[in-house]
Amino acid sequence: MKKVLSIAGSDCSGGAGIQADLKTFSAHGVFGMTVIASVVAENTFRVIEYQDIRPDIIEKQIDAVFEDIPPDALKIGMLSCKEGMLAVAGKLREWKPSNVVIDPVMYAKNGCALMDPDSIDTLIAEVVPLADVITPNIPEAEKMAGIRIYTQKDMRKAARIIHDMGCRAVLVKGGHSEGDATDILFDGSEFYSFSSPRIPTKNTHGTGCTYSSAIASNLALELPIRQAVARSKKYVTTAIANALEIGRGNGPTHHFYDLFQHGLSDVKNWREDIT
Ligand SMILES: Nc1ncnc2c1ncn2[C@@H]1O[C@H](COP(=O)(O)OP(=O)(O)OP(=O)(O)O)[C@@H](O)[C@H]1O
Ligand SMILES: Cc1ncc(CO)c(N)n1
Repeated sequence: MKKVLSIAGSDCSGGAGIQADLKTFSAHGVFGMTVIASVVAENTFRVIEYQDIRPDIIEKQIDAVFEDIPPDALKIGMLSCKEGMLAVAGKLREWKPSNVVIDPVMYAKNGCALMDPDSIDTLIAEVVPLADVITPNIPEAEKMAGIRIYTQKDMRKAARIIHDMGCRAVLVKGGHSEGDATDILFDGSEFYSFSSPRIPTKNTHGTGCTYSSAIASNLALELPIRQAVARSKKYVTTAIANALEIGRGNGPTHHFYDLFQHGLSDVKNWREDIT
């Protein structure tokens, strides 16, 4: 069985963070592991407070996983402060994992900050270069690239700027735009676009976590980046289409094994669909 690690924050309300990651891993039939970097007291409509885990405990969790069960892929989610970023970056340089997906989480869906804005330089210098794929949403891509994004042309421009920071591929997600939900992937030479009709729902808590965990799972399942993103886009779209009316705010995406009956068990076909 393929093994996938999430290094991220815990969402006690179960819709985002580590909890969304584990549900996504299970739905993809991979073995999920977690390094908790922060404990967030949050729900579908607000973030009350968070406490970061001590950097040396983050490092020891990473050692514990890697010395025993080296993952086939990993995703990094919420890292709220410089110290946590440096701890993770240092350990990844030591363990040299492959298939690293980074979701540069800055805000929750309800607008609450999950990253100290003073950490962005550390994110760019230390964390971004470790990514095989980095998955900013539009506000995150704007902050990282230092430009405003209004059009798909702007998304491509931001992807190029972020790619120049040293990662292998950039996926700018279009969840925060209008019209179709279109994401742009840039691998350093080509742009690819992944689109679905916008689903009219407020229940989109944890979509970014779900998407990046699906991409990590599909990379672990040996799909090339483009196929991994395509299959993950299908997964996250189905998870949003079936999102749950739970809580008073933005309800969570739904991870259910029936997704496999809608063509998601055919990883072999996706692997062969390399054009
Ligand atoms: N209403 C929607 N209908 C269809 N697809 C959507 C919708 N909202 C978001 N998406 C898609 O979901 C995926 C996640 O993108 P999004 O931009 O929402 O991530 P995010 O803001 O990082 O999520 P979060 O912060 O809640 O974890 C992308 O593929 C995006 O296009
Ligand atoms: C712990 C955590 N990570 C990421 C997000 C972004 O959705 C969130 N709300 N909570």
